[in-house]
Amino acid sequence: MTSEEQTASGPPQDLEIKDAQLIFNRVWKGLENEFGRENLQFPKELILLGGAPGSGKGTNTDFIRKVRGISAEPIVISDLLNSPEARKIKEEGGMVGDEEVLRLLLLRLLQSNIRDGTVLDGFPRTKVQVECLKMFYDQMISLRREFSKTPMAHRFRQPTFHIMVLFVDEAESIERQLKRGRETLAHNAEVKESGIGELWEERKTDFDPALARNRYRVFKEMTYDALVSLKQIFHYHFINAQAPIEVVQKNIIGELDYQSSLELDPRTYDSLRTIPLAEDLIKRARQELVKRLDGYQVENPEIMKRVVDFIQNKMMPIIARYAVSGRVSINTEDTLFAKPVALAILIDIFSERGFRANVDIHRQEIPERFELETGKIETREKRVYRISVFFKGSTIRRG
Ligand SMILES: Nc1ncnc2c1ncn2[C@@H]1O[C@H](COP(=O)(O)OP(=O)(O)O)[C@@H](O)[C@H]1O
Repeated sequence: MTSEEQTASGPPQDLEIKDAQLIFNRVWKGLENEFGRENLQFPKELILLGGAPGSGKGTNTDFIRKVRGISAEPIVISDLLNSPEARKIKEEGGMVGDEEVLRLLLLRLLQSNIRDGTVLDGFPRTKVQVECLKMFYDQMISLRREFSKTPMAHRFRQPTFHIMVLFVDEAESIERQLKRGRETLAHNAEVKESGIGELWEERKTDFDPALARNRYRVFKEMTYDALVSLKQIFHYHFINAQAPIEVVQKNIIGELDYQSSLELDPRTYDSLRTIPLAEDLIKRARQELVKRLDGYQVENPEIMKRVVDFIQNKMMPIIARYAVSGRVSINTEDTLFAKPVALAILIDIFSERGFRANVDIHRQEIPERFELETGKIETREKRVYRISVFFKGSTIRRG
């Protein structure tokens, strides 16, 4: 059974994801053991070219490399599977499944002449491969983070993955496969006659309309949705490839140009990346907040209860009354807040409930006694806590 048939027979999706995890982890561990983690240097940019058979992946590969300034040779997955290793697997009666494809691909990607980037033709083709691709990207990010403060940082640049899907419909796909078959026959006849040039591979599916249709359907059923699912994660380009070559190439340039207008130059990115992302900070702040509140409950349950009561009874009625404005200030002299932890609890509780609170402490000297002999005035300090609470006010308008 090939990996394609495995997926077509339809194991439930979460099983496929689990499968992918096992497969990926085995392959990745294998690479770590063989080469050492610090040597797992992969290409910075990968353009993963997908599309129905005959959609023009082979035809446009060189054009895409030129547009993107990629000098490295493209990687055609089906060629990898004809490597001596893959042949051996087939000869031994084994199958070239997702695991073998992934292993061969990652080994190839480790070659030092493609560090800047390359085009990949024909990966991912199954849901399992799609999941493996995501894990591969995550691993590249982890390596980058892990080595960022070491002398090896330059080895692990920010990876950029582009998914480019060339789209043609069934009729066009079949017609082009058969056209390729005719071109291949003509080319090979010429090579044989002249003895000059290399023979092209003659694929059975390129000569038989029924087989060509079947190839298209396998693509549509197994690969297409898997590719589309990557839309949210990587740079994604959907190219209408059902047009003359010049038009298709114009579509490709348009897509890549648009994308680069959204991408930072790598040098700019590198100079900014030490500044944390707001979303990461928010997540961390929320975790800290939860930890603190749980801590108060355990260590200061009495004070916690008194603060909750204070908010509930003294503050909430006022806040509710002024809710439209989104801002309320309340003064209190309650001695509960003489303890700094009570103020911290108050602020954290409001944050947890979606408000933002801050407290100003005003100290006033209140005269208590006047010494006649010295003329000195004795005072006592009065503390007024001014609690301001902010929240999203009403956006409902009348009229
Ligand atoms: N835009 C196009 N218009 C017409 N024919 C095309 C176009 N793109 C590719 N072809 C032809 O279709 C056939 C298959 O293209 P190929 O690049 O080998 O497809 P793929 O690699 O996606 O299977 C080839 O004969 C190629 O010349």
